[in-house]
Amino acid sequence: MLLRLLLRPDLRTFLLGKARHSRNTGSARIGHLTWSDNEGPDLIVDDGGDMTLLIHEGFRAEKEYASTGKLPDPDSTTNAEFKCVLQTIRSSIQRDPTRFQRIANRVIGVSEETTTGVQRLVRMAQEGTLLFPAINVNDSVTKSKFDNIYGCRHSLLDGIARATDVMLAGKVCVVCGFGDVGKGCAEALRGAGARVFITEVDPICALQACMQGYTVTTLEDVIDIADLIVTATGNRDVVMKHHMERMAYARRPGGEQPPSVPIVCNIGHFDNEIDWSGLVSDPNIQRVTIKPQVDRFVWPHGGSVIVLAEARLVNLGCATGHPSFVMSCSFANQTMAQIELATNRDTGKYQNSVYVLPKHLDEKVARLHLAKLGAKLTELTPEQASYIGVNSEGPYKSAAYRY
Ligand SMILES: NC(=O)c1ccc[n+]([C@@H]2O[C@H](COP(=O)([O-])OP(=O)(O)OC[C@H]3O[C@@H](n4cnc5c(N)ncnc54)[C@H](O)[C@@H]3O)[C@@H](O)[C@H]2O)c1
Repeated sequence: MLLRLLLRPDLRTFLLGKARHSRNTGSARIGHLTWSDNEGPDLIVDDGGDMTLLIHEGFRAEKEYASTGKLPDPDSTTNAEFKCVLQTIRSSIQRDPTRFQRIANRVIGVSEETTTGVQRLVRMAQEGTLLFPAINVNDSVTKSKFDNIYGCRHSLLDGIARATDVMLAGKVCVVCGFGDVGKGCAEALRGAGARVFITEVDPICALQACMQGYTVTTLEDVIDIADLIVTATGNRDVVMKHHMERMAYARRPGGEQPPSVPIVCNIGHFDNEIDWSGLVSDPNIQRVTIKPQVDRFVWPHGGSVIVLAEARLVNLGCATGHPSFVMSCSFANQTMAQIELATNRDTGKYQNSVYVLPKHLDEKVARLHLAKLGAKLTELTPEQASYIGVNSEGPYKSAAYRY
């Protein structure tokens, strides 16, 4: 259905997938942002908010250029990705100083796939800088409680196995972040027989982890015995070079722990959860590429760590992402969001703000996927529906229900 929408001649839809291996997301994809007439899309299907960010930064930079003549300076940032974004915008302004403004004005709206992208959108809406309506697909129940949890529960182990084939049973595995993604990862690792530790900043998620039987502690407290660390926070600077050096030192030949090579990987959105740049820029640490997406960093003391997928998403870099069934739930939400935006382009229903899909559509996504699993739904009698105060056709829960 998404494909049918994408092929509608009266609508131009820009579709952004997760960047698997590219470290140059912005620049690698900007060429595809405009059509042959040099004009942009009507709709954006985004994942992580990269395209939305590029358009907003381009819009802002063009306005600044018009009033001050100042071009964006890629050297003003140390962030490799943002450098690319600024370079792309700089070149674009030199060729065509109103291109991003025309693109922004044309866009009807964006539907955003993931937690990190939604955080960016919400920030822009709060600051009043969001240039078009946005539908937060991530927070449909049939997205975040399925793709983030069950998708990662499946594809984390797939990525680790394809990259290393390491035996996880008995190993000390640390999951940083016990949100939806972390919950799926922790369950998968426990299912494989690992001893699972959790780090969290949020007391509710930390308590949930305790009640699930995990040990909740700090990275500092567990690092010396860790065999594997998975970051699932969507935050920056979670596993730093000094952490990895301690892991490597503890597991060095002749050290206090059994000698082995600990593994570090990220299943959040950006590579800055792990201090990849700190590792690759340190002349005292030798990088040995075992195979693409699998690098071993060796310290002078002989200890080492393996970092997967260059600190990018391990399930995409080292495997093929989630299975199609769970992605079908996510993309059904994306499709409905795109239809909502397209059919309301002139109704004024959506302002420059961030929306979630209504619950009946969320329930529809689930309903559409039940048959594939051979499930049979029980139907409410009118008396039962009235007794619990819902419509027998749904929605069955209030907006506040947490599933
Ligand atoms: N790889 C994939 O296939 C995939 C799929 C879905 C989401 N994601 C990404 O995974 C990340 C997490 O998504 P989510 O839906 O679980 O988000 P979430 O907000 O539900 O969970 C993140 C958790 O990390 C915790 N946290 C934040 N900073 C921390 C820190 N310094 N140390 C320990 N814990 C910390 C938060 O309290 C929160 O509970 C996001 O970047 C999201 O975009 C990846």
